[in-house]
Amino acid sequence: MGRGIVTSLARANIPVIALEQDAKQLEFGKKAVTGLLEREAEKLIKQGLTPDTSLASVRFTLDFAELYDVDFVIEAVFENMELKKEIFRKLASVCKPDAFLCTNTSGLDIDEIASVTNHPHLVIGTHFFSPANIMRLLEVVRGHNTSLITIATAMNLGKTLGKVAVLVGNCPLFVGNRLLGPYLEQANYLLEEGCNPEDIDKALEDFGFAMGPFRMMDLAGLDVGWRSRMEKDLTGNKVPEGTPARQRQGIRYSPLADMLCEMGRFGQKTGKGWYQYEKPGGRFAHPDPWVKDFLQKYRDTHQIKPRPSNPEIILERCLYALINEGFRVLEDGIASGPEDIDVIYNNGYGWPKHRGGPMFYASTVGLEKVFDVLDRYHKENPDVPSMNPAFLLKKLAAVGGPPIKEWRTQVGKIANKL
Ligand SMILES: CCCCCCCCCCCCCC(=O)CC(=O)SCCNC(=O)CCNC(=O)[C@H](O)C(C)(C)COP(=O)(O)OP(=O)(O)OC[C@H]1O[C@@H](n2cnc3c(N)ncnc32)[C@H](O)[C@@H]1OP(=O)(O)O
Ligand SMILES: NC(=O)C1=CN([C@@H]2O[C@H](COP(=O)(O)OP(=O)(O)OC[C@H]3O[C@@H](n4cnc5c(N)ncnc54)[C@H](O)[C@@H]3O)[C@@H](O)[C@H]2O)C=CC1
Repeated sequence: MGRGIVTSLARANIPVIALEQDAKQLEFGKKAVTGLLEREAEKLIKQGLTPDTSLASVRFTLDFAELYDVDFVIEAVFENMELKKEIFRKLASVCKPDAFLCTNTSGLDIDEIASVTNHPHLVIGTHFFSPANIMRLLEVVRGHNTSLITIATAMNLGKTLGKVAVLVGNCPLFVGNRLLGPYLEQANYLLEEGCNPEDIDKALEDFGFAMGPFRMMDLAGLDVGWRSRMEKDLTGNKVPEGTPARQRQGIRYSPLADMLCEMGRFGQKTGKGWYQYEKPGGRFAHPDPWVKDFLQKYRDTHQIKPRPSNPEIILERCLYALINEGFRVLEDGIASGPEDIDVIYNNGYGWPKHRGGPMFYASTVGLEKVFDVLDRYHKENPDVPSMNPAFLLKKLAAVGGPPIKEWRTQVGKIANKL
């Protein structure tokens, strides 16, 4: 993410100091940023334009002391709370007292990160999307103490970078990734029940997604989700001994993605993930016979009887899971309205724009249908609480599924934490 963020800043002619943890990573990052900027320059030249960005606006360093005078920091280290806190402690001591301190976490608590600084009003989440130099979304996450000036500055940064900034509240995984959780959960259960990654990706790509869930996670890096699950003690050495492989605290859980990570399969970056790639860093996903075999062995080990599936079932399970969480986000007042969720999905996750975003799409399917499918699935699978229809969905379905523009009044009555 760091390289994409640096490239976006350089493209907007904002001077950047890019900091890494060691010389090897710094060189690696420098090469990547140089490559991306050169590529962009070539594209502009082909269009008859003169590129005005240059690598000269980027300084590469290993030394935190060089950050003493910056106005704005965007931290993008590994998804690990202790590490983020260590970095923010350092930033708070090195940077000038009025520097804005932003974190690109995928879903860690902004308030906890801010708590280690003595100016939490200047701390905010700036959540970019992978590839960060390409995807237009910037989720701006306000913490409990974040000041209005800090929010306005982060929103303005989004605009300066040519991105679409959406303000959201601070909850685990924020908005985009919070909806992604149940979507990926269903995609993983479908694998357990007999599908291959390419079956599920094809169904969602035929629906219009730029990438199905497995190609997307291979692009983002499977290790990001793995670290995020470790932070929640869903995997790793904090899982209590004797916990069944496919359960966490009585709730169904799929350890498949964790198992791939334990084998070093992180996706595109390692050349292997849910697919295989021509080389580490390769982009062309090829179905991997190893994955097919791995999944079959897993089903045999856990004596999972394959369930029949087809594109319609795949779409309903994955999309309605995502939409249901969207209604929960609205109940919690974490997004200011269903349109914001749609903007997030259209600009951050390659959602098919012609379908108008997940919440608008739900209104076109009919909320009664979405409710019925979820309700039936949840009654058959009570160990999957994410599929329990949200209160707000139930309420709107019960009044005949009004058009999306009328939901806000219902939402407004519930909560708005922004
Ligand atoms: C139960 C609890 C569970 C807890 C955990 C649950 C959740 C965990 C969350 C984990 C994930 C966290 C990640 C995160 O925080 C949020 C994310 O970022 S998710 C990823 C979001 N991104 C997407 O969904 C991308 C979808 N794909 C697309 O939009 C397009 O396919 C893409 C733009 C990538 C490519 O476009 P396409 O038209 O297909 O191809 P082009 O060849 O035209 O390329 C356009 C442009 O993009 C560049 N590009 C293409 N592929 C890549 C790549 N692999 N890496 C980098 N860049 C790529 C390409 O070079 C082009 O750039 P130009 O400069 O325009 O030439
Ligand atoms: N991969 C994705 O799609 C997205 C990731 N994020 C978030 O961005 C952050 C980074 O994720 P990725 O870029 O995927 O991870 P990554 O593993 O590719 O990069 C992390 C970088 O942090 C550097 N680093 C680690 N410790 C450091 C330290 N002490 N000082 C300086 N640099 C240090 C590493 O050398 C590495 O280059 C995480 O918080 C992740 O959740 C957010 C949006 C999307």
